[in-house]
Amino acid sequence: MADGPNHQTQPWPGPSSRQPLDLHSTTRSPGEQQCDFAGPFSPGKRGRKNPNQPPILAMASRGGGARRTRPNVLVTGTPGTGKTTTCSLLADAVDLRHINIGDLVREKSLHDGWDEELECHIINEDLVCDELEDMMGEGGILVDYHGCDFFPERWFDLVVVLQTDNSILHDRLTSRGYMGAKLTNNIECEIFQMLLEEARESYKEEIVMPLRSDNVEDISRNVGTLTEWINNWRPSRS
Ligand SMILES: Nc1ncnc2c1ncn2[C@@H]1O[C@H](COP(=O)(O)OP(=O)(O)O)[C@@H](O)[C@H]1O
Repeated sequence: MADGPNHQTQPWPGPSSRQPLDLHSTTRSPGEQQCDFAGPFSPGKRGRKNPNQPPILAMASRGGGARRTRPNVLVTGTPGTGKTTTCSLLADAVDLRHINIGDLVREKSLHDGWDEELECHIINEDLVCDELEDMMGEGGILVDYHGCDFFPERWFDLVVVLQTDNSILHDRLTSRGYMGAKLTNNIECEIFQMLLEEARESYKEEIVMPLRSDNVEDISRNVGTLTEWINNWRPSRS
């Protein structure tokens, strides 16, 4: 699912040739729509914490985890923080299936067309969720996306938020061809830790794991940490 260069495990894959994800969501208000930018989005809409939901239903909605024999892990973060690189290495290490949502949307046309103004695809979140539902129920999936609030909460056992120093991220995005508002928006997204906030609003805080991703050593350490976590994971008995 990931691009060629990021499939390598050794040595360090080097600069990525992949293109920007170029997706935004129809559920976000016009002021919030950004290309490759996870903005200050509204609280989630599907399967998320719902204060009006009776406790017993909330427990049942987490029951999907009990059916899984392998965990599902979401790796999120601002574009350029290293999600695809980390997921590619991790998927090889632990034999999870890596799903890059940007690639999936383009391959299966899970979008509502092209936004001329923002120069990006308009992701159809419902189509994405429908496409993934069955495989998420089976477990063993590593999801890679620069947003996290539209997935059902019950899907994930761990939500990793990669974070990168602003100046390092600036260089990575510039070398990817980002400029102008697209560059600024993504850097601001990182400065204000929007993905971490979105993750904490959308999932139980104890399953949200922020990890630094500034350099090669960070990637190696993160892959090691996540490999250990995944290998030690056991299905819930509840
Ligand atoms: N921790 C890191 N250290 C050094 N380079 C990195 C790191 N993480 C990512 N990169 C590089 O930054 C670029 C973007 O990485 P990528 O994995 O595509 O990010 P994302 O999937 O979050 O958009 C790639 O050229 C990759 O090699």
